[in-house]
Amino acid sequence: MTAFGTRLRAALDAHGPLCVGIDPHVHLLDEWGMDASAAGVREFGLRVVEAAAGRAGVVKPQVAFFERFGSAGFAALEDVLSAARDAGLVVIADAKRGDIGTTMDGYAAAWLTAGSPLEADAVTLSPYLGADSLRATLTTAVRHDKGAFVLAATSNPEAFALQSAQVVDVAAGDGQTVAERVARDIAWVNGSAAFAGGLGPVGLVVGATVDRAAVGLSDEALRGAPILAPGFGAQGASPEDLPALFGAAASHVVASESRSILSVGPAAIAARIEERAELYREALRG
Ligand SMILES: O=C(O)c1cc(=O)[nH]c(=O)n1[C@@H]1O[C@H](COP(=O)(O)O)[C@@H](O)[C@H]1O
Repeated sequence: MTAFGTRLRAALDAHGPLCVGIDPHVHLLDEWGMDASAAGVREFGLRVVEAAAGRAGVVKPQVAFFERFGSAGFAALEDVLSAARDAGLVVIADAKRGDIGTTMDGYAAAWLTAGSPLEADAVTLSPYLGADSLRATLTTAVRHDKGAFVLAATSNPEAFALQSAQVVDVAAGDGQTVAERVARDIAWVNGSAAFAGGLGPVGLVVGATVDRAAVGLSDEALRGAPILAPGFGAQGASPEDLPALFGAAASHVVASESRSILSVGPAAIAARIEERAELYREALRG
């Protein structure tokens, strides 16, 4: 398999930044005429995959909406993940896992290992047990040509106080924000010579609603890392904002939208994906 960063770059080059979020909220299942059940989320997910294939490069199933139906929900998610991968989409499982290092091995085996029932191309990870607790998972990702997106500055407003807080690093003798520290702590992975000049396998989550300067995430802090940017669409940011929001990093942003696409319903979703995908491509062309 080719490295995750190479696969992601190819998907972004072919289709532009749009990532279609697969978030089967109960109200959406209802609007789509589907049951609030494992069968419903399976059908919903497969319809979104079908609409996204060939129109967007990346999809992001939100694990929570499948998990709520227990083992049957996970079986539905397995089908959606494998259909998306078979359709050639880059699949980011939005599971936001984070634990002590030894427990993380289980999550790496689940999400980032070929042949696992829940195999994805990448998974979202939380660094709040210390970015070093993710070290072995990130190493596994690289070894398996998989990727990860680590939460740095999330799109929800209530995250700001924590993620913009100053960390006092006695050894380094300077202050930096929590978000900046997360970016610095994962930079070793993408800094490897194997990824020089391309996109590394480990990205950061930086919301499109975030004031990057206030959380200390300069263009330099984002260099080489793919950026997963939720916050477009329903949370307020627009495709045309992309270049201004992300500056030099804009070309490696994966711009995620869920409700703003899914809310149009099954008959109109393919056209909606095409329309949103084109807006992002236009924004990058300038
Ligand atoms: O990791 C994520 O995808 C994520 C990070 C973040 O900072 N904010 C955020 O909204 N998300 C996810 O992105 C999706 C946003 O959905 P919409 O607001 O409907 O586009 C949800 O699945 C969230 O869990």
